[in-house]
Amino acid sequence: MNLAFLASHGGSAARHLTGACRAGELDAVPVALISNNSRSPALAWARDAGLRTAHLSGAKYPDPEALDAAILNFLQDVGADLLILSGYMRELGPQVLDAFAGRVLNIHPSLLPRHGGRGMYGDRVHLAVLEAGDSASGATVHLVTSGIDEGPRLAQQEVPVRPGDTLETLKARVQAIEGELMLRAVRELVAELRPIDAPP
Ligand SMILES: Nc1nc2c(c(=O)[nH]1)N[C@@H](CN(C=O)c1ccc(C(=O)N[C@@H](CCC(=O)O)C(=O)O)cc1)CN2
Ligand SMILES: NCC(=O)N[C@@H]1O[C@H](COP(=O)([O-])[O-])[C@@H](O)[C@H]1O
Repeated sequence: MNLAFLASHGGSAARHLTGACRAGELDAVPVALISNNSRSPALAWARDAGLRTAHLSGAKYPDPEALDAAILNFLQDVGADLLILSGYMRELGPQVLDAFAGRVLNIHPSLLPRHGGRGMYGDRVHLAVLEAGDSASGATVHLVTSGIDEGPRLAQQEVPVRPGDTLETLKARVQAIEGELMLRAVRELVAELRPIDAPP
């Protein structure tokens, strides 16, 4: 089962899953990482980790259909089976979603359906939680569909929001659980998909 990652910044979930694969804790192979941000630390990390990499962005492909096709072509070229959105801040298009239906996972730093949707990403999510006065937050792993953050939820974990929490303290508490939450969801999906893929 070949894993391909899409990341816009650090790619923390991609790093966690790659470490798990190489430690024999996840029966999958990390093969590639795509970023829309040529200066993303995730892209530099992936190159050093020996993954195939590609910088595919709206700057290179102003036509969303062409960008969608370029992402799909690269994913098919590297033999991807499962896509992991690891802090990917752009909308995935219909060509990729159709070709990888049921095989694209995203992690979002809130208890979806709260604080999700267009405009809700990164620090904005944690600020919305604090502004709403929520007593709990957390992270959610969901299958990716055309609607932003609307896909079926596969895993979710809660963390407390403590009195005096700041953006940084809440973000750190949520990010501390994201890697293992994504690992758990990927492990379950790989096991589910495995029988179908078993060689004849
Ligand atoms: N088709 C889908 N594509 C993506 C989904 C999805 O559920 N379906 N999830 C997002 C990840 N995400 C939340 O988890 C998310 C990412 C980005 C945005 C957003 O509003 N982005 C801004 C641009 C921000 C930037 O470029 O820095 C925008 O599109 O205007 C909301 C939610 C990944 N793709
Ligand atoms: N809506 C998507 C979203 O907000 N994703 C969030 O962006 C951060 C990326 O961190 P990273 O760049 O260090 O991996 C992560 O906390 C992830 O949950």
